[in-house]
Amino acid sequence: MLEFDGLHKSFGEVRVLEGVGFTVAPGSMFGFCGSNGAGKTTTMRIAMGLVRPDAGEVRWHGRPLDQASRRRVGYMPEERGLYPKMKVGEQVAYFARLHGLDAAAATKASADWVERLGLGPRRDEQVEKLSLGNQQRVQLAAALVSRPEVLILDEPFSGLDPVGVDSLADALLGQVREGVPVVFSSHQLDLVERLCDSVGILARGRMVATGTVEELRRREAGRLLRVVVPDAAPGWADGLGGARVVSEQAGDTLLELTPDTDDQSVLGAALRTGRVTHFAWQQPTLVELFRGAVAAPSTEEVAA
Ligand SMILES: Nc1ncnc2c1ncn2[C@@H]1O[C@H](COP(=O)(O)OP(=O)(O)OP(=O)(O)O)[C@@H](O)[C@H]1O
Repeated sequence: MLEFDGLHKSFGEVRVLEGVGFTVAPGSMFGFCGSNGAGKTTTMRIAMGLVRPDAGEVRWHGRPLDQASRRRVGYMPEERGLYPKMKVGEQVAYFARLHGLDAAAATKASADWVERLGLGPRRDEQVEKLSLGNQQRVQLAAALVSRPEVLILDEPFSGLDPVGVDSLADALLGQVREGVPVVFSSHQLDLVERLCDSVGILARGRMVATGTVEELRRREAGRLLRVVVPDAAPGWADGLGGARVVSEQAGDTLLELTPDTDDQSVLGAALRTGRVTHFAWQQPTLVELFRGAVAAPSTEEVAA
Protein backbone atom coordinates (compact mmCIF):
# COMPACT_ATOMS: atom_id res chain seq x y z
CA MET A 1 0.00 0.00 0.00
CA LEU A 2 1.02 3.58 -0.62
CA GLU A 3 -0.21 5.46 2.43
CA PHE A 4 -0.48 9.20 2.95
CA ASP A 5 -1.08 9.51 6.66
CA GLY A 6 -2.05 12.51 8.80
CA LEU A 7 -0.22 15.15 6.77
CA HIS A 8 -0.17 18.63 8.25
CA LYS A 9 1.53 21.59 6.63
CA SER A 10 1.37 25.32 7.18
CA PHE A 11 3.20 28.01 5.25
CA GLY A 12 3.52 30.81 7.80
CA GLU A 13 0.00 31.55 9.00
CA VAL A 14 -1.61 29.64 6.14
CA ARG A 15 -2.71 26.16 7.14
CA VAL A 16 -2.75 24.20 3.91
CA LEU A 17 -2.96 20.56 5.03
CA GLU A 18 -4.75 19.67 8.23
CA GLY A 19 -4.61 15.90 8.44
CA VAL A 20 -4.60 14.66 4.85
CA GLY A 21 -4.72 10.90 4.53
CA PHE A 22 -5.54 8.36 1.85
CA THR A 23 -4.22 5.03 0.57
CA VAL A 24 -3.55 3.71 -2.89
CA ALA A 25 -3.42 -0.04 -3.45
CA PRO A 26 -0.82 -1.59 -5.76
CA GLY A 27 -2.26 -1.88 -9.25
CA SER A 28 -4.79 0.87 -8.80
CA MET A 29 -5.17 4.44 -9.99
CA PHE A 30 -6.09 7.23 -7.60
CA GLY A 31 -7.39 10.57 -8.88
CA PHE A 32 -6.41 13.40 -6.58
CA CYS A 33 -8.86 16.28 -6.98
CA GLY A 34 -9.35 19.65 -5.33
CA SER A 35 -9.75 23.31 -6.16
CA ASN A 36 -6.81 25.50 -7.14
CA GLY A 37 -4.62 26.00 -4.10
CA ALA A 38 -6.21 23.15 -2.15
CA GLY A 39 -2.81 21.57 -1.44
CA LYS A 40 -2.44 18.72 -3.95
CA THR A 41 1.02 19.75 -5.11
CA THR A 42 2.12 20.26 -1.51
CA THR A 43 0.94 16.72 -0.65
CA MET A 44 2.88 15.23 -3.56
CA ARG A 45 5.98 17.27 -2.78
CA ILE A 46 5.88 15.96 0.77
CA ALA A 47 5.85 12.41 -0.63
CA MET A 48 8.94 13.26 -2.69
CA GLY A 49 10.80 14.91 0.19
CA LEU A 50 10.68 18.35 -1.43
CA VAL A 51 8.52 19.84 1.32
CA ARG A 52 8.86 18.84 4.96
CA PRO A 53 5.51 18.16 6.64
CA ASP A 54 4.75 19.59 10.09
CA ALA A 55 3.31 16.19 10.95
CA GLY A 56 2.45 12.92 9.24
CA GLU A 57 4.27 10.71 6.77
CA VAL A 58 3.99 8.87 3.49
CA ARG A 59 4.66 5.12 3.57
CA TRP A 60 5.27 2.51 0.91
CA HIS A 61 4.98 -1.12 1.97
CA GLY A 62 4.63 0.09 5.56
CA ARG A 63 7.92 2.08 5.64
CA PRO A 64 8.18 5.86 5.50
CA LEU A 65 9.51 6.99 2.13
CA ASP A 66 13.12 8.14 2.39
CA GLN A 67 15.72 9.28 -0.12
CA ALA A 68 16.61 5.69 -1.03
CA SER A 69 13.06 4.44 -1.54
CA ARG A 70 12.12 7.62 -3.44
CA ARG A 71 14.48 6.49 -6.20
CA ARG A 72 11.87 3.82 -6.90
CA VAL A 73 9.13 6.42 -7.28
CA GLY A 74 8.41 7.93 -10.68
CA TYR A 75 7.48 11.57 -10.15
CA MET A 76 6.19 14.17 -12.55
CA PRO A 77 6.44 17.58 -10.89
CA GLU A 78 3.96 20.34 -11.67
CA GLU A 79 6.75 22.74 -12.59
CA ARG A 80 8.19 20.01 -14.87
CA GLY A 81 11.88 19.45 -14.69
CA LEU A 82 13.41 19.04 -18.10
CA TYR A 83 16.67 20.38 -19.45
CA PRO A 84 15.59 22.51 -22.42
CA LYS A 85 18.78 22.09 -24.44
CA MET A 86 19.05 18.33 -24.06
CA LYS A 87 17.77 16.06 -26.79
CA VAL A 88 14.71 13.95 -26.04
CA GLY A 89 16.44 10.56 -26.08
CA GLU A 90 19.43 11.79 -24.06
CA GLN A 91 17.14 13.43 -21.54
CA VAL A 92 15.15 10.31 -20.84
CA ALA A 93 18.33 8.23 -20.63
CA TYR A 94 19.77 10.78 -18.21
CA PHE A 95 16.80 10.31 -15.86
CA ALA A 96 17.25 6.56 -16.11
CA ARG A 97 20.91 6.95 -15.05
CA LEU A 98 19.83 9.15 -12.13
CA HIS A 99 17.66 6.28 -10.95
CA GLY A 100 20.55 3.86 -11.06
CA LEU A 101 20.41 2.17 -14.48
CA ASP A 102 23.77 1.57 -16.15
CA ALA A 103 24.54 3.35 -19.43
CA ALA A 104 23.49 0.51 -21.74
CA ALA A 105 20.25 -0.21 -19.85
CA ALA A 106 19.46 3.52 -19.71
CA THR A 107 19.89 3.95 -23.47
CA LYS A 108 17.73 0.93 -24.19
CA ALA A 109 14.99 1.92 -21.73
CA SER A 110 15.01 5.45 -23.10
CA ALA A 111 14.60 4.27 -26.69
CA ASP A 112 11.77 1.99 -25.60
CA TRP A 113 9.77 4.68 -23.74
CA VAL A 114 10.41 7.36 -26.33
CA GLU A 115 8.90 5.01 -28.89
CA ARG A 116 5.99 3.90 -26.70
CA LEU A 117 4.96 7.47 -25.99
CA GLY A 118 4.97 8.40 -29.66
CA LEU A 119 8.16 10.47 -29.50
CA GLY A 120 10.24 8.30 -31.82
CA PRO A 121 10.48 10.89 -34.61
CA ARG A 122 11.50 13.55 -32.08
CA ARG A 123 14.24 11.55 -30.38
CA ASP A 124 17.04 13.83 -31.55
CA GLU A 125 15.25 17.15 -31.07
CA GLN A 126 16.00 19.50 -28.23
CA VAL A 127 13.26 19.49 -25.62
CA GLU A 128 12.72 23.26 -25.86
CA LYS A 129 11.77 22.89 -29.52
CA LEU A 130 8.87 20.56 -28.74
CA SER A 131 5.25 21.53 -28.24
CA LEU A 132 3.94 21.65 -24.68
CA GLY A 133 2.14 18.34 -25.11
CA ASN A 134 5.26 16.62 -26.41
CA GLN A 135 7.34 18.05 -23.58
CA GLN A 136 4.77 16.53 -21.27
CA ARG A 137 5.29 13.15 -22.91
CA VAL A 138 9.05 13.49 -22.40
CA GLN A 139 8.41 14.27 -18.76
CA LEU A 140 6.29 11.17 -18.46
CA ALA A 141 8.93 9.06 -20.18
CA ALA A 142 11.41 10.45 -17.64
CA ALA A 143 9.12 9.31 -14.81
CA LEU A 144 8.58 5.84 -16.29
CA VAL A 145 12.01 4.99 -17.64
CA SER A 146 13.42 3.61 -14.41
CA ARG A 147 10.54 1.11 -14.04
CA PRO A 148 9.25 2.78 -10.88
CA GLU A 149 7.36 0.85 -8.21
CA VAL A 150 5.10 3.85 -7.56
CA LEU A 151 3.97 6.74 -9.76
CA ILE A 152 3.11 10.20 -8.42
CA LEU A 153 2.11 12.61 -11.16
CA ASP A 154 1.14 16.24 -10.74
CA GLU A 155 -1.39 17.23 -13.40
CA PRO A 156 0.05 14.95 -16.06
CA PHE A 157 -2.86 15.52 -18.44
CA SER A 158 -2.89 19.30 -18.45
CA GLY A 159 -2.23 20.79 -21.86
CA LEU A 160 -2.48 17.51 -23.77
CA ASP A 161 -4.60 17.11 -26.89
CA PRO A 162 -7.06 14.17 -27.00
CA VAL A 163 -4.52 11.90 -28.72
CA GLY A 164 -1.92 12.82 -26.10
CA VAL A 165 -4.46 12.13 -23.36
CA ASP A 166 -5.16 8.70 -24.81
CA SER A 167 -1.52 7.70 -25.12
CA LEU A 168 -0.77 8.90 -21.59
CA ALA A 169 -3.87 7.12 -20.26
CA ASP A 170 -2.79 3.90 -22.00
CA ALA A 171 0.69 4.19 -20.54
CA LEU A 172 -0.68 4.68 -17.03
CA LEU A 173 -3.18 1.84 -17.34
CA GLY A 174 -0.28 -0.35 -18.49
CA GLN A 175 1.58 0.55 -15.30
CA VAL A 176 -1.49 -0.23 -13.20
CA ARG A 177 -1.76 -3.63 -14.87
CA GLU A 178 1.84 -4.31 -13.82
CA GLY A 179 0.88 -3.63 -10.22
CA VAL A 180 2.09 -0.05 -9.83
CA PRO A 181 0.01 2.27 -7.65
CA VAL A 182 -0.59 5.50 -9.57
CA VAL A 183 -1.62 8.81 -8.01
CA PHE A 184 -2.30 11.74 -10.26
CA SER A 185 -3.81 15.14 -9.67
CA SER A 186 -6.16 16.63 -12.21
CA HIS A 187 -8.87 19.16 -12.76
CA GLN A 188 -10.17 17.07 -15.68
CA LEU A 189 -12.83 15.22 -13.75
CA ASP A 190 -14.18 13.35 -16.75
CA LEU A 191 -10.75 11.75 -17.13
CA VAL A 192 -10.54 10.98 -13.43
CA GLU A 193 -13.95 9.35 -13.60
CA ARG A 194 -12.95 7.33 -16.66
CA LEU A 195 -9.55 6.13 -15.46
CA CYS A 196 -9.46 5.93 -11.69
CA ASP A 197 -10.35 3.08 -9.38
CA SER A 198 -10.76 5.59 -6.61
CA VAL A 199 -10.78 9.32 -6.15
CA GLY A 200 -10.11 11.72 -3.33
CA ILE A 201 -11.32 15.28 -3.05
CA LEU A 202 -9.20 17.68 -1.01
CA ALA A 203 -10.85 20.76 0.49
CA ARG A 204 -10.35 22.85 3.60
CA GLY A 205 -7.09 21.00 4.34
CA ARG A 206 -8.68 17.54 4.48
CA MET A 207 -9.92 14.80 2.25
CA VAL A 208 -13.63 15.57 2.22
CA ALA A 209 -14.49 12.56 0.08
CA THR A 210 -12.60 9.39 -0.84
CA GLY A 211 -13.73 6.15 -2.42
CA THR A 212 -14.70 4.78 -5.77
CA VAL A 213 -16.79 7.11 -7.89
CA GLU A 214 -19.61 4.58 -7.38
CA GLU A 215 -19.29 4.82 -3.58
CA LEU A 216 -19.32 8.60 -3.69
CA ARG A 217 -22.39 8.45 -5.90
CA ARG A 218 -24.17 6.08 -3.56
CA ARG A 219 -23.47 8.42 -0.68
CA GLU A 220 -25.19 11.18 -2.60
CA ALA A 221 -27.88 8.93 -4.07
CA GLY A 222 -31.47 9.96 -3.60
CA ARG A 223 -30.76 13.65 -3.62
CA LEU A 224 -30.95 14.82 -7.20
CA LEU A 225 -34.26 14.44 -8.97
CA ARG A 226 -34.81 15.30 -12.62
CA VAL A 227 -38.35 16.31 -13.55
CA VAL A 228 -39.43 17.26 -17.06
CA VAL A 229 -42.71 19.17 -17.27
CA PRO A 230 -42.84 20.66 -20.79
CA ASP A 231 -45.93 22.83 -20.23
CA ALA A 232 -45.04 24.20 -16.79
CA ALA A 233 -44.48 27.91 -16.33
CA PRO A 234 -40.88 28.87 -15.45
CA GLY A 235 -40.31 28.81 -11.72
CA TRP A 236 -42.95 26.11 -11.14
CA ALA A 237 -40.71 24.44 -8.55
CA ASP A 238 -39.71 27.56 -6.64
CA GLY A 239 -41.03 27.41 -3.14
CA LEU A 240 -41.49 23.62 -3.06
CA GLY A 241 -40.71 22.64 0.53
CA GLY A 242 -37.59 20.48 0.96
CA ALA A 243 -36.45 20.90 -2.66
CA ARG A 244 -33.90 23.30 -4.07
CA VAL A 245 -33.86 24.08 -7.77
CA VAL A 246 -30.35 23.26 -9.05
CA SER A 247 -31.14 24.12 -12.66
CA GLU A 248 -34.20 24.76 -14.80
CA GLN A 249 -34.35 25.00 -18.55
CA ALA A 250 -37.52 24.86 -20.63
CA GLY A 251 -39.38 22.70 -18.12
CA ASP A 252 -36.39 20.39 -17.56
CA THR A 253 -35.70 20.83 -13.87
CA LEU A 254 -33.03 19.38 -11.59
CA LEU A 255 -34.00 19.44 -7.93
CA GLU A 256 -31.97 18.64 -4.84
CA LEU A 257 -34.16 17.12 -2.17
CA THR A 258 -33.44 17.10 1.55
CA PRO A 259 -33.35 13.51 2.94
CA ASP A 260 -36.79 13.78 4.58
CA THR A 261 -38.61 15.12 1.52
CA ASP A 262 -41.10 12.75 -0.08
CA ASP A 263 -40.46 12.56 -3.83
CA GLN A 264 -44.18 11.81 -4.33
CA SER A 265 -45.09 15.28 -3.08
CA VAL A 266 -42.76 16.69 -5.73
CA LEU A 267 -44.44 14.46 -8.32
CA GLY A 268 -47.84 15.76 -7.17
CA ALA A 269 -46.68 19.36 -7.59
CA ALA A 270 -45.26 18.56 -11.03
CA LEU A 271 -48.52 16.91 -12.15
CA ARG A 272 -50.49 19.98 -11.12
CA THR A 273 -48.56 21.90 -13.79
CA GLY A 274 -49.58 19.49 -16.58
CA ARG A 275 -47.88 16.53 -18.25
CA VAL A 276 -44.82 14.97 -16.59
CA THR A 277 -42.67 13.34 -19.27
CA HIS A 278 -39.68 12.40 -17.08
CA PHE A 279 -39.36 11.84 -13.36
CA ALA A 280 -36.24 10.03 -12.09
CA TRP A 281 -33.41 10.16 -9.61
CA GLN A 282 -30.30 11.50 -11.26
CA GLN A 283 -26.84 9.89 -10.96
CA PRO A 284 -24.53 12.74 -10.02
CA THR A 285 -21.47 13.19 -12.22
CA LEU A 286 -18.06 13.53 -10.59
CA VAL A 287 -18.26 17.24 -11.40
CA GLU A 288 -21.47 17.53 -9.36
CA LEU A 289 -19.98 15.46 -6.53
CA PHE A 290 -16.89 17.67 -6.60
CA ARG A 291 -18.94 20.88 -6.47
CA GLY A 292 -20.96 19.55 -3.55
CA ALA A 293 -17.87 18.37 -1.66
CA VAL A 294 -15.81 21.53 -2.05
CA ALA A 295 -18.76 23.87 -1.46
CA ALA A 296 -20.22 22.66 1.79
CA PRO A 297 -18.57 21.40 4.97
CA SER A 298 -20.02 17.93 5.70
CA THR A 299 -21.85 17.33 8.97
CA GLU A 300 -18.87 15.26 10.21
CA GLU A 301 -16.53 18.16 9.44
CA VAL A 302 -18.75 20.62 11.28
CA ALA A 303 -18.91 18.27 14.28
CA ALA A 304 -15.13 17.70 14.28
N1 LIG B 1 6.60 27.25 -0.68
C1 LIG B 1 5.45 27.84 -0.36
N2 LIG B 1 5.41 28.95 0.39
C2 LIG B 1 4.27 29.55 0.73
N3 LIG B 1 3.05 29.10 0.35
C3 LIG B 1 3.01 28.01 -0.41
C4 LIG B 1 4.20 27.32 -0.82
N4 LIG B 1 3.83 26.25 -1.57
C5 LIG B 1 2.48 26.27 -1.64
N5 LIG B 1 1.98 27.32 -0.96
C6 LIG B 1 0.56 27.65 -0.78
O1 LIG B 1 -0.10 26.47 -0.37
C7 LIG B 1 -1.41 26.40 -0.94
C8 LIG B 1 -1.57 25.08 -1.66
O2 LIG B 1 -0.83 25.09 -2.87
P1 LIG B 1 -0.69 23.82 -3.80
O3 LIG B 1 0.18 24.23 -4.95
O4 LIG B 1 -0.27 22.65 -2.99
O5 LIG B 1 -2.19 23.62 -4.29
P2 LIG B 1 -2.77 22.74 -5.48
O6 LIG B 1 -3.95 21.99 -4.93
O7 LIG B 1 -1.71 21.92 -6.10
O8 LIG B 1 -3.28 23.86 -6.47
P3 LIG B 1 -3.45 23.88 -8.09
O9 LIG B 1 -4.61 23.00 -8.42
O10 LIG B 1 -3.75 25.33 -8.36
O11 LIG B 1 -2.16 23.42 -8.69
C9 LIG B 1 -1.56 27.63 -1.81
O12 LIG B 1 -2.24 28.60 -1.07
C10 LIG B 1 -0.13 28.04 -2.08
O13 LIG B 1 -0.05 29.43 -2.30
